Amino acid sequence: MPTARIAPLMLSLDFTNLASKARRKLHFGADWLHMDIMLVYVHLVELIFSISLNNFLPKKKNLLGFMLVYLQDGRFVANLTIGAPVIQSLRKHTKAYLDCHLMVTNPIDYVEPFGKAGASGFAFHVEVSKDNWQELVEQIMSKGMRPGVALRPGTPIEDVYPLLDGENPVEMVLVMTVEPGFGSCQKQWIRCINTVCTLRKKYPSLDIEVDGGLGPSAIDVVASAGANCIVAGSSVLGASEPARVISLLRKSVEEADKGKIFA
Ligand SMILES: O=C(CO)[C@H](O)[C@H](O)COP(=O)(O)O
Repeated sequence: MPTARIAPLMLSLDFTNLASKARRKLHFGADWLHMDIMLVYVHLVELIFSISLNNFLPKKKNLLGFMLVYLQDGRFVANLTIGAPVIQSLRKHTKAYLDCHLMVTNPIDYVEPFGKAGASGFAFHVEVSKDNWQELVEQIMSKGMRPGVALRPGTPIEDVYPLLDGENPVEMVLVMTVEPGFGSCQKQWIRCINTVCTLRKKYPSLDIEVDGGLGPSAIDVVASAGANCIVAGSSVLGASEPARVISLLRKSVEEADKGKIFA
């Protein structure tokens, strides 16, 4: 099995101090930093208000600068998002692997900005890329990023096979145990574990990442099924000893690999 990669979630961290939070996660033993990219809608009224406010302020005294507040309409997700500018500024502070998961309907639009910003991995959703995944993978690779494909809990595993068996295969499959944008709702847990297990048997050297509800109590099942990349949200963010949790997650993946139990 490929190397264990523990990837704490960066979404819920304090955005005003992301670089130092990232450094802390790496200090605690994180291998990757998992960046969730979600589509948001700007409320038009908010946009107009912000522009007007900016115009009203006298030019020389405009020390407040321009602050645009993004709101979401709940049509896609109900959480905060990270965009290319955040990746770019984080990249200035760290050489760490920035593991980007694009929960958007048009991932191709994000390839160039994310490549320029310094993203390391670019995982797009198979559900929205059935018609153009080949072009997408080529573009991701041409921008120096590692292509990955993500699937929602209910998506049939067969949907990702073409992306793994083709000429330019993706290098990682991200199995979501929760619906993108939401947490702690593992209605299809068993199905997801079976997906990981089937993938590991078929692709022994593939990076298989699992995202959603992973902490000390759930890791053994996922690791035994064959996952080697672990996204850890609340289990690390809420831990009093994050380093201990990260080390425990890694140990479970490494032990499972020694036992090679893909149950
Ligand atoms: O945003 C997400 C899914 O879209 C998170 O990656 C997911 O909820 C993980 O969090 P946790 O480990 O706390 O379940």
